[in-house]
Amino acid sequence: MGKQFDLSDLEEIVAERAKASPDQSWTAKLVAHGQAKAAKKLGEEAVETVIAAISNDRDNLVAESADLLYHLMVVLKIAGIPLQDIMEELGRRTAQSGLQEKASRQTP
Ligand SMILES: N=c1c2ncn([C@@H]3O[C@H](COP(=O)(O)OP(=O)(O)OP(=O)(O)O)[C@@H](O)[C@H]3O)c2ncn1[C@@H]1O[C@H](COP(=O)(O)O)[C@@H](O)[C@H]1O
Repeated sequence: MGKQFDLSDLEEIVAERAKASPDQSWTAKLVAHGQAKAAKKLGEEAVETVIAAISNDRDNLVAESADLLYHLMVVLKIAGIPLQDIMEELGRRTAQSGLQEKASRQTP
């Protein structure tokens, strides 16, 4: 069986397509418009994902989550942040629970 598609594959595709002509690639078009436009699109996809989640619409939640992750990869590409940096940050966070982390930020 072939390797399952994962986020690092998507990162590679985004990096490759960012170099294409904006007439032929949505990725290149977003990159050409700049971070404000790409981040706005990410925000729209986030809202659509929230709506799908609270509507109990599984198929739409899968589709909107895919749109969200794709647009996040474009925003990270424009910012020059490798996916590896996000994975390292998530890895560091496995050392404690989210509730412990939240408690450590509470003011006395
Ligand atoms: N995963 C995606 C992906 N998900 C969503 N989108 C595009 O994101 C765009 C915005 O989604 P919307 O639902 O907001 O669509 P819209 O209403 O037409 O957007 P607006 O014109 O109103 O801004 C659509 O054109 C989608 O096709 C994606 N575009 C590209 N990819 C990946 O990137 C690869 C390269 O794509 P190109 O860069 O277009 O060659 C593709 O083969 C995919 O692997």
